[in-house]
Amino acid sequence: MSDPAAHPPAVTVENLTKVFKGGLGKKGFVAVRDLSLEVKAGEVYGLIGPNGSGKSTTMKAILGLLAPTRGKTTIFGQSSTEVASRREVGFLPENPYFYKHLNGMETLLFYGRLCSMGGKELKDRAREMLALTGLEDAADRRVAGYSKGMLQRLGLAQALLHRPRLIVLDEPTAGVDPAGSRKIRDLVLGFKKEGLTVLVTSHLLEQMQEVCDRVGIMAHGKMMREGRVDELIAVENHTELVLADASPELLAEITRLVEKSGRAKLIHSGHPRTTLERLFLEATESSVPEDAAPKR
Ligand SMILES: Nc1ncnc2c1ncn2[C@@H]1O[C@H](COP(=O)(O)OP(=O)(O)OP(=O)(O)O)[C@@H](O)[C@H]1O
Repeated sequence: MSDPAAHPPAVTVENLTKVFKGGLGKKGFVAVRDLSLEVKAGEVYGLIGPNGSGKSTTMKAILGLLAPTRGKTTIFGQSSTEVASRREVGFLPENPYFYKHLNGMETLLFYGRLCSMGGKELKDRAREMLALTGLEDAADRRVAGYSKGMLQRLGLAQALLHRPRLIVLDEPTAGVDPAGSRKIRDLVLGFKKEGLTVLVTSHLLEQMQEVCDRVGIMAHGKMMREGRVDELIAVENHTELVLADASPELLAEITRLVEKSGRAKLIHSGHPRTTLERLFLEATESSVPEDAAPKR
């Protein structure tokens, strides 16, 4: 039998409760209430929920940035209270802050030194991360001129610099346009292929559906639902049949067979819809600025 201690989960949260103290004479506020969850090594886990539901508080407890009132959290089997547990983690906060006067490369070198990296190894790794996040051409540009999407990608490059096994992303696509969000989504899918574990929060549910293996849905500090995305969203008693070039006669025949079965019901028939996101991307990706049109 394999030893579970040899392959601990990437993250465990056991009966976590966080009460923020109220002012003098005021009652405390329970931000997270008896929450438990587990993120297996190699999976992408999404924490979703309305504003104020306790997602960031949970993440901060996992990262050891906040002391639980009750319960405990671990990273790869080590308590989050141990400094060593943080060596395994890369973190992208919701609004990463960078020194505006540094360029992209200098920013990564700065953060690398904070993680005790240095020399050629750090330079090579920084270059590799800039290439991975599509910022190679912007490496010498001051961060002050970066777009929101570029800043988030620089944040991702910084989070990955020290080769962590777990990446924690708080709203990685907040304020980023659909094309930029898609780049970030593709990067997250790439991390998964590389065997990294990802814990992510986002309000963009469609994107979460595309990248997450499992999600936990929080409300008022509690876990309301949790499970594999494909299982949570499957409508158990429905079957989808998508046909190309079906003639009206064939459709009539199928409808007749369904009616004849006496049990099955046809719920919907018509053209499948694309998503607004896909439509937006198709419409904008092919457009070129007017001043870039070839001169006649
Ligand atoms: N330091 C604090 N002191 C007092 N209350 C706090 C503190 N930090 C968070 N809270 C409260 O705890 C609750 C949960 O906050 P949290 O930031 O974890 O929610 P969230 O789900 O991440 O929300 P959002 O989606 O807006 O980021 C909120 O009601 C918030 O006001």
